[in-house]
Amino acid sequence: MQTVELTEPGVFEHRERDRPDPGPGEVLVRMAHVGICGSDVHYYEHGRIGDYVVEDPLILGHESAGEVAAVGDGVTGFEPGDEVTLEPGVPCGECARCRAGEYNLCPDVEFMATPPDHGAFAEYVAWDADFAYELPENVSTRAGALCEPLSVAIHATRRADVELGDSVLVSGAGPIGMLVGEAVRAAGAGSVLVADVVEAKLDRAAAYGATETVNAAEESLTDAVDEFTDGGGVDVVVEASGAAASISSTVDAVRRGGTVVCIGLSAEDEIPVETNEIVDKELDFKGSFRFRNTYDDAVSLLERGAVDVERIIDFEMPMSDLTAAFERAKEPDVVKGMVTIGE
Ligand SMILES: NC(=O)c1ccc[n+]([C@@H]2O[C@H](COP(=O)([O-])OP(=O)(O)OC[C@H]3O[C@@H](n4cnc5c(N)ncnc54)[C@H](O)[C@@H]3O)[C@@H](O)[C@H]2O)c1
Ligand SMILES: C[C@@H](O)[C@H](N)C(=O)O
Repeated sequence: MQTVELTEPGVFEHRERDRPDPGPGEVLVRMAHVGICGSDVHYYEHGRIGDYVVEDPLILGHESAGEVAAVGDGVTGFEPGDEVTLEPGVPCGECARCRAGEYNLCPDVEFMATPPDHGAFAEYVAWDADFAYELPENVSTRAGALCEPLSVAIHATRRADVELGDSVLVSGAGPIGMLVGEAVRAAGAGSVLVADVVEAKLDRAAAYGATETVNAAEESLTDAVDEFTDGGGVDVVVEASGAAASISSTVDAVRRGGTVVCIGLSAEDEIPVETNEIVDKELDFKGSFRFRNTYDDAVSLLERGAVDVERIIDFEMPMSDLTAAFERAKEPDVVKGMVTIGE
């Protein structure tokens, strides 16, 4: 089968590997669509993310969907021809965090496209059937692949305990921020203010249903939040940019007794946050890491049309042009690139 492997920063090699056989409990999936995530682009450009270093050729891609080609021993509920999306992290199932149900925090998780674990830019992937989810007829593999970033957004929305009518500031209008906007609205948020520093992203967010937008490079975020909430602060801030200035400003933007959820990962080692304000305003200040128990709900939201993921896609290109697709995905106004695998 054809794969595309990152061999050094900026270099993809097209290779031929043996098609895997599905092991016991696994499904073999013929890949159809794989989205390009910011972390894929980061590995492509730098060959590493923090301590995760690409030392051997690595297949990237973890936002995937395709068609079941074969099932391994003991697999029930799937048959060849079923369309599925794959949850990219398979936890150990035995550690304290897995036993507590917080399997997204498993330290021994096998996560696609995170060295040394391969991802999905390949014709076939054999994957644990417990982490495969059937797509209903009205959900395409193109949308199904985006259950992954939608899952990041659903998990953050749950961490934020969004309530009916809440005002929410989403800072960062990349794919994660865009889908957080969708997820908090599906959870009942009453109004969503979206901040970014790129005007084209804000235009996209406005077209996507943001109540208001603010360019944090040109206007004071505090003033915009004051205007948005008549001075009270938003009920919830979801930080989805990873920018130091944005992270620092979260505690000012939120109301007393409100909630801040940080998704964004920063390149900085240290970012100033007014901890006295967290105490004085009695804030819930939380992190949100990947996702757990989100895929069934992500598929259901898509099936019911309660969220729209396809609108974040800017372009679709074939795996045979993966280098060109990654170069395009690097452009600042691009939100999401989608790759087609096979014919
Ligand atoms: N916690 C998790 O599980 C998880 C999962 C996926 C991504 N992430 C992280 O979440 C963040 C968002 O992911 P993404 O793929 O959407 O990234 P992205 O880089 O595509 O989007 C970030 C957006 O933030 C904007 N931005 C930059 N500075 C800003 C500022 N000062 N104020 C407001 N917006 C600003 C950028 O213009 C961009 O549109 C990244 O840091 C990523 O590493 C975390
Ligand atoms: C969750 C996933 O989208 C993210 N890029 C990660 O590797 O953690």
